[in-house]
Parts: sequence; structure tokens; C-alpha cells
Amino acid sequence: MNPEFRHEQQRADLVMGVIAKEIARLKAETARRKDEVVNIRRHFWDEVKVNTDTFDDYLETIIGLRQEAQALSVSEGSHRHASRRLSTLQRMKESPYFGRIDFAEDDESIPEPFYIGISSLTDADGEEFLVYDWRAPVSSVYYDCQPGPAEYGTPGGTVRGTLEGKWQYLIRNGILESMFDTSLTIGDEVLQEVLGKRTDKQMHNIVATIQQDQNRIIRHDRGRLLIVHGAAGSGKTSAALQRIAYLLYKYREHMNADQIILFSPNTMFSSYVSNVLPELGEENMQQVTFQEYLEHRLGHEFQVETSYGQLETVLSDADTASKRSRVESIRFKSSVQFIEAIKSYSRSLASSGMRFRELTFRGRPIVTAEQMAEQFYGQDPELRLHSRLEKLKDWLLGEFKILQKDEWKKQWVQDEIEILSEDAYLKAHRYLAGKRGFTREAVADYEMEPQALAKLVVHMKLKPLRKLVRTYQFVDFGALYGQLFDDPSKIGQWTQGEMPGEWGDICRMTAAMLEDARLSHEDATPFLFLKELIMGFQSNNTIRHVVIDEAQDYTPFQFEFLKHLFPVAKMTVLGDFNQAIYAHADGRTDFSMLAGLYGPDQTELVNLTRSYRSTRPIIEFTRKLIPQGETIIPFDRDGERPSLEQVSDFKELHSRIGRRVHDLQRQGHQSIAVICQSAEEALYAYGSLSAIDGLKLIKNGTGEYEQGVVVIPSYLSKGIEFDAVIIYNASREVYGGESVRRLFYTACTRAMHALHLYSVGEPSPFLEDAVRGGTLQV
Ligand SMILES: Nc1ncnc2c1ncn2[C@@H]1O[C@H](COP(=O)(O)OP(=O)(O)OP(=O)(O)O)[C@@H](O)[C@H]1O
Repeated sequence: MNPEFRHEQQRADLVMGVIAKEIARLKAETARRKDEVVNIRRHFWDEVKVNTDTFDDYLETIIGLRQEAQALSVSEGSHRHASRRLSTLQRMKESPYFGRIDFAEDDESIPEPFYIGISSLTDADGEEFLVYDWRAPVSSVYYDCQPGPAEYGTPGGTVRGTLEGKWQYLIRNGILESMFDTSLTIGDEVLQEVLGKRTDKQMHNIVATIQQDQNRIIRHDRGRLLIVHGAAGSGKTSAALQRIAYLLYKYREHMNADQIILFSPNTMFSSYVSNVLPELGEENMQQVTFQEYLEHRLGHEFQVETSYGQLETVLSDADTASKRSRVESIRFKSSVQFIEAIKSYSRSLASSGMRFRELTFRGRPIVTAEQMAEQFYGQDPELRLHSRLEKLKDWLLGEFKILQKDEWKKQWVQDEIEILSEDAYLKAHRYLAGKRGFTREAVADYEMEPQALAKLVVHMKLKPLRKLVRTYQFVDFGALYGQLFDDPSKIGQWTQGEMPGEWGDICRMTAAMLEDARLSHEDATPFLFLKELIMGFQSNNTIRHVVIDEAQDYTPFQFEFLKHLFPVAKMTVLGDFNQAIYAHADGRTDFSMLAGLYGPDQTELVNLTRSYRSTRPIIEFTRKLIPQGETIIPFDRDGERPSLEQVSDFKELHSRIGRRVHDLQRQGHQSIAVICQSAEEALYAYGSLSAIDGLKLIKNGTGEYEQGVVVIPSYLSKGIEFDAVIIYNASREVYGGESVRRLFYTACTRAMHALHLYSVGEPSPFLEDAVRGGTLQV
């Protein structure tokens, strides 16, 4: 062993010794804190004397309660803090750091070594840094600079100096296995090794090998909107997650994980990425899918179609006139033109067009829609729609009071009283006694007046109606949205832009869905948008950062909506238009539609062109599938060329796939995906490949990323990766039209180490170039 290597092992031993001591101390502390918390909880009420006899007693009780609650919260906080630190150190105990820079500040002649790991560590006195957190200002030199003059920003200003050297360490189980001088690029050797590994059930952090362009994304801190457009496998999701960890570190005094929200494509993806932040000692951000949000807001009013439901319809239906209208409908309803039309429509409602639901009581109308409209439009026209609705609500509640005054004398009330259950009668008695000022002990002395009981009965009968009014259900939002479609010629009032040729059909289709209390996916966001324009936006001011992954799948409408929903948040948007699979994105190649969202001064765009996921031969093949694919630079990792086998029927297809899976397993691949175009095809393939041991079918709604051999529809494989991918049927019949090119590309780019395509009959035309160029082995 050379002396330098020995010295480094000794240093690593020393640091691991400090970590071990700190772990022992923290274990004792967490145990002590835990006991403390249990103890406070157990004796909480012993310490508080509850006495509310006099005001002073009451005050004392409140103060006592507050003191105990405070003590509990301090102990819980300390316990949480110590446990988090403990779990971070557990991760560092056998691999304390992964890198080192030798940096000399301008006024120093001897460079100082800075060791970099997943978290900072000082010696026992807290004086010397043994390890620097990868997010510390000085660590940026490691990711960004080459030897020579270098600098890094700190809150106190820029520190300038010279980077003398840069090293990468591989320490496993406490043993320094290797160290590389990575002065020029950050350890291609290490990156080779990381990327060459088999996939795991979950995504891992990449802090040891972050690349310079990815670091720009992670540490970006200007403006409201960061847009990242990057090739498949370029590390967009990884960079986004490390960015969240970075923001949590940088703003640790002012921001916590609950104030960051990640919009994921589906719940399986959410589970796939949920390990990265805990691995770095951070709590997970909130995760949600846009569909979940739509369901949450609209699920009780409508049956809302999912985005995948929409996609399946577009994929599966034959090329009919109704499918063409549907595609046009999706495009139009996702466009900026439609946003503007809806804004204009909502403005027009200030003078006419509001729609209300008649209110009935005991089967008889008590306030008609016309009366409500009259009240609404009788108000000050300067008032906003929402304020006018509030006034209308108050008026309606007043009307109920008037109604109550007449109603209690009616015969139906007596009939109701007669059939009151004993329980209900007693409840009414207790309630009215309380109102008359009788104490609990004196309730029995109260003689209930029949009049009071009758009024109470009417009051109770009106309760559902009052609730309906308080929640603005008297506004007929379905009809309001429907007015955009009930007469095809009306749209001209709200937009001068060109309309799709199929507009008449689109109007008929939409009206029929609304009639049925169903909302197609493309209507859901516009519907909600209109509702919010009328009612005022329900915004969330606590979220400070919104991250949107697979952003190419969002419509301009959805972005506009999210901007309103999170008015104080910054946004990071990551996507790849070559993977845009929804009909609304046809023809789009970039995020220029986002330029206007926050304005150019607040927006920055970063492009990632280097792709890491797949081997070089796989990338050389997949980039041939898309226009301008040659701009994608493969990371130089060797592997086998993808293959294409043409078979004559499905029987042969299934037997060949069975054999292939077997081979791949023998080679050691653990996660193998048979990717199908649609859910329908996946179901058929799953049924036909049952001879494969442990085969699993992934469906929309599958919550966990499954390892092993899976059959999966292409669109659900987005964002995730597999050791080996088999394209179930890459034939012209399945992947013939331009509209599925991006879906096909997405499916093929999921492969890390091996990719095999099968085709029943003639292969897809997308493959011609690759076959001709020899990037696909036939
Ligand atoms: N700097 C890096 N160091 C190590 N691994 C990396 C690095 N960058 C990316 N990777 C790996 O490359 C793979 C692809 O990364 P990721 O899923 O983040 O890419 P993506 O751009 O989101 O892909 P897609 O758009 O195709 O879903 C992952 O396995 C990730 O760990």
C-alpha cells in the first residue's frame, strides 16, 4: 500500500471513530428524549390542575396546559432532531465521505483539504470540519471547477482561490477501496461503476457523482421559474430531488419539507423516488399527482376521467370521426386560446349569464333560479362575482329565516312532532333548555313550549338547505361551464381565434358528458379554472417551492392553474418533449409556452443533453427514433446492441419472450420489463406470458414500483427504469402512426443495460433508420 493511500485510510478510520462516538452519544440521547416524551405524555394531566370555577382559575388552567404542551413539543423536537442526525450518521459510519478538494484561498499559500460527504461533521470540540456537507458553499467547487483559479459564493461574498486538486474516494464497509484523481471530470470510473449496477426497488441519490450541468440545476437560485429540458436519462428527476435537498439545507432556518411539493406522474413513481431525500438525511417533500388534486376538488361533483383513461381512448379507438373530434377537443381545451376564452367568458358573467339551481323545500320551490339571478344582477355591478355571490348567499339565508316564521304553524310540523323518536324529543328538550339558560342539573325543571319545539323542527328541516347555500351549491357550475358548449356559435363572443373544424361535434360531446355528471380529463382543469375565476382562487400560501416532473405532459392550462394555486411559490419544471405522450402536446418541442408564465426576467432555461441511464449502444439506437436525436450525448458505458426479432405470430412471440426473459435472468438482470403500448395490450400479454415465473402486471393505480419481471403499459413506465426492457410488439400495426412515436421512444429509453424488441409481422417504420444505420441488431 502506498503511503498516501495508507494515510487516507488512517484518516478515514479517524473520522469513522468520531462518527462511532457520536452515534453512541446520539443513541443515548434519543433513548433519553424518548423516555422524556413518554413521561410527559403519561403525566400530562397530573401536572395540569383543571379548574374553571373563577376566571383566575380558568386562566391558571390555560397557562398550565400551555406550559405542559410546550415542554412536550420541546422534547419531541429534540427527539426528532437527534433521531434524524443519528440516521444520517448511520449512513456515514462506513462511508464517511466521497470526495476531496485541495483549495487554497487567495491569501494562503498552502491548500487546505476539504472532504465532502452527505452531511457535515466536526471533531469532538466542534472546531475542525472533518467532513463538509455536499451542499455547503465550498462544496460547489468540487462539482463546478477544474484545477486552477476557482471561486465559490457564500452569503458573505465570493471566496477566490486556487483549486490544486480534486479526488474521489470509494469507501465501502469502512475500507478505502480506491481513490481517483478526478481533476478533469468527476470520476468517470466511479460513474461507470454506479451506472453499471443493477437497478434497485427505489431511486438513489447521486451526490457523489453530480455532473456540472446538473449542479447548475441543483444550486440554481434566481427568479421564480427554472425550466429544465433534458434528454431521457439525463438526470432530470435526480437533479430535481438533489435540488430539493439543497434548498432544504440552504434555507433550513426558514423552510421545511412540508413547504415543498413535487407533482409526480403517478403514485408508483412517487414510491420509486421516495427514498432519495431520507437517504440524504432529509425529510420527504409532499408528493401529489395532478389527477389526485383534480379528484380531491371535483370528485364529489363529477366522475372525472383520468389522464390515462384519456390516453387509452386515443390509443385504442380505431381512426373514426369521433376519435378525431376527441383529439381536437383535447388540443383545443388545453390551449392558451381556451384559457383566454374562459377568462373572457367569466368577465361576461358580470352582466349576464349566471346560472343558479332552484331551491326547494319539502318538494316545493322556495327560491327560483330566476329570483336568484335577479338578486345577483340587482347588486352593484362594480362588485366582483365572488362578492356578489356572498351577498346572494346572505340574502338566501335571510329568506330561510322568513320562511321559518310562517312554516312552524303548519300542520306538517305537528305531524313531524308526533312521530319524533323519544331520543330526538329528549335532545330537543335539552337543547331548548340550554337556550333558555337552564343548567345541566336543572334541565328537568324546564317545560318545553310547543311553539319552541315547532320552530326547532322547522329549523332542523332547513339545515341541509342552509348547508347547501353556505357551500355555494346554489350556483350551477356544471351549467355555467356547459354554456360554453350549448350552442356552437356562441364561442365567438369569447374568442376571435380560429376554432377547430370539429367544434360542433366537440360541443355535442361535451354537453352529453356534463349531462351525465362526467368530466373528461381535458375538461377537468378548465372547469376548475372557471369555478375559481368566479369564486376566487383557493390558493395555498404555505408552499414555497413547486417541482413538476414530466412537465411535458402538462397543458398550458394546468401551469396557469398551478401558478394561481401556489401564488408565493417558486417553480422548477422538468421535462422532455420527446417523451410527450398526450395528444395535447402534439407538435410541441419545447417549453416556450411557459415563457409568459412569470415573464422572461423571472425565468431560466437549462438544457441537459448528456444521457446516463442507458449504455452507449442503447442510446445510439434510441436517439435515432426522434428528430434531432443526434444532439443527445451518451455517457460512454459499453453494452450489447439492442436487438430486433421479427416473428410471424403471437404464439411464437410468447415463446421467444419467455426464452429471452430466462436468458436475461441468467445474466443477472433483476428488473425486467415487458413494455406494451396500452393497458389493453398489457393485459393480453400478461395472460399469454403466464409461463414466466412470478410475472406481475402493472396497472394504473399500482402504488409500488415492483421489481422482478413485469408487464407494463408504456405510459406507466415513464420516469422509471429497468435493467432490461423487452418491447412486446414493435410492429407497424402497433407503432405505425406518428402520434405514437414519442410513446415508443419513451418505452425504449427505460432500458439501462439491455433492450430487445419483438415484432409480429412488419416492424414499425420508426426502426428503419436504426436498422439501416446498424444501431439495431436484426
Ligand atoms: N450524475 C449522476 N451520477 C450517477 N447517476 C446518475 C447521474 N445522473 C443521472 N444518473 C442516473 O441516470 C438514471 C436516469 O436519471 P433520471 O431518472 O434522473 O433521468 P431523467 O432525465 O429524469 O430521465 P427520464 O426523463 O428518461 O425519466 C438514473 O439511474 C440516475 O441515477
